[in-house]
Amino acid sequence: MKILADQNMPLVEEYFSDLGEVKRFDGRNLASEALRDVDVLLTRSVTQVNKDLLSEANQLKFVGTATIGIDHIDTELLAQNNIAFSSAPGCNAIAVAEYVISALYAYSQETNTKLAGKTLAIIGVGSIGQCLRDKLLGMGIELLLCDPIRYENGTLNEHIELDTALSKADFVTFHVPLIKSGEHKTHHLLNAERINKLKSGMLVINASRGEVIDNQALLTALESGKKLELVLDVWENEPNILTDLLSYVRFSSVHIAGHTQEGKARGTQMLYQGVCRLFDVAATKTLADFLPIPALTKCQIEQTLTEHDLGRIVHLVYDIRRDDGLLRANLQNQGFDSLRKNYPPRREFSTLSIENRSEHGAMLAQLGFNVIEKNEE
Ligand SMILES: NC(=O)C1=CN([C@@H]2O[C@H](COP(=O)(O)OP(=O)(O)OC[C@H]3O[C@@H](n4cnc5c(N)ncnc54)[C@H](O)[C@@H]3O)[C@@H](O)[C@H]2O)C=CC1
Ligand SMILES: O=C(O)C(=O)[C@H](O)COP(=O)(O)O
Repeated sequence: MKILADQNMPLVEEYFSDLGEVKRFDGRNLASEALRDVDVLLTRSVTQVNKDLLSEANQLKFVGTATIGIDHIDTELLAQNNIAFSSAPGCNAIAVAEYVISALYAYSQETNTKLAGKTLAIIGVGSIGQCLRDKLLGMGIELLLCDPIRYENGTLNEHIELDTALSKADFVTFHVPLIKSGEHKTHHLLNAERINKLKSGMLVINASRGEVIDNQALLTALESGKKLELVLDVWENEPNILTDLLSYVRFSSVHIAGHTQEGKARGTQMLYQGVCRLFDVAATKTLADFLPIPALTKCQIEQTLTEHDLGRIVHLVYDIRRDDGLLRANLQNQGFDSLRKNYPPRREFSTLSIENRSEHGAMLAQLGFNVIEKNEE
């Protein structure tokens, strides 16, 4: 079996080399000829899988993307050609939720803003939005959930309409898929009109797709004096982003909100399971076989924590300011894609075991840390 995999997908050889011959490709530069005689194509988000790319594919049986978003894949075309398709739903939901939490605490520290008592609107309550909501329950932040689709199909029992959410919230975070047309279109969901109506100083986070916010309209509003706090992981027209926006952004990053080692590895593993299912082979390899031991594994809490202390614990595992600094120092020399390719290791909160003697055990566990209660000893 011939397997063609994106060069930025980790652990492909470890998972797939027993199944066939693995070759790598540069995700933004895959030529249609490279698909001749290929059985399995494994992509990340930067490869457009469309009619042109598949024009030379003579024996393709499986296409997989190790991502949550599938806006780069023509799934109808795959179905018409009887090519099996898998994405990796939820693979990096924890990573994105933790990116947002790291951003909230860093913002709180830099602006001396207390998070408790503030209102956060979560736009799109799927794997990521739900994970974020679950982690933040109990933090004293009021959460407004906006997801008309889940509300209408009865899988979410609360929903607030977008414009009402934007008018009520202090912070807003977007977790919608990129939908280019139709009733629930998300392309430029935050458009010029909505940007102009946002409260002055509102914190706006986008870790979904760049096109969900009209970047040019955002820049125009900021240049005309609109005051906003911005956290942008995703940008329109990546990798050629609107760099003039950077000076107005508090925390910026190169589309890495989902790039924990666990998140990326889960994506590869989910495709491995999909290929094994299609070819009727037992899937014997698991994530635990491959994830390295994290650099930091344990901390100890003795007494009542302040919000500031909680932020410090979050930032022990992941501080968004590292990624903001990397982008600002290196974007011009290295470029967006090279920064993504060389992204330094990042782990999830669950890799930190907390020996806890405080009353905050439940909250720390809710955030995702591995809490070991020591009160009883
Ligand atoms: N920055 C990054 O590294 C990453 C970005 N993403 C992006 O985040 C998106 C969301 O991921 P998941 O939560 O896993 O997807 P999901 O499909 O589980 O959830 C998306 C939710 O958005 C809702 N939605 C759709 N249109 C909406 C609208 N107009 N208004 C409000 N809600 C709407 C859907 O009903 C659904 O519940 C992905 O499609 C992907 O584009 C995903 C992973 C990593
Ligand atoms: O899962 C998604 O959707 C994402 O956006 C990824 O986390 C980032 O995608 P890559 O560009 O690394 O494939």
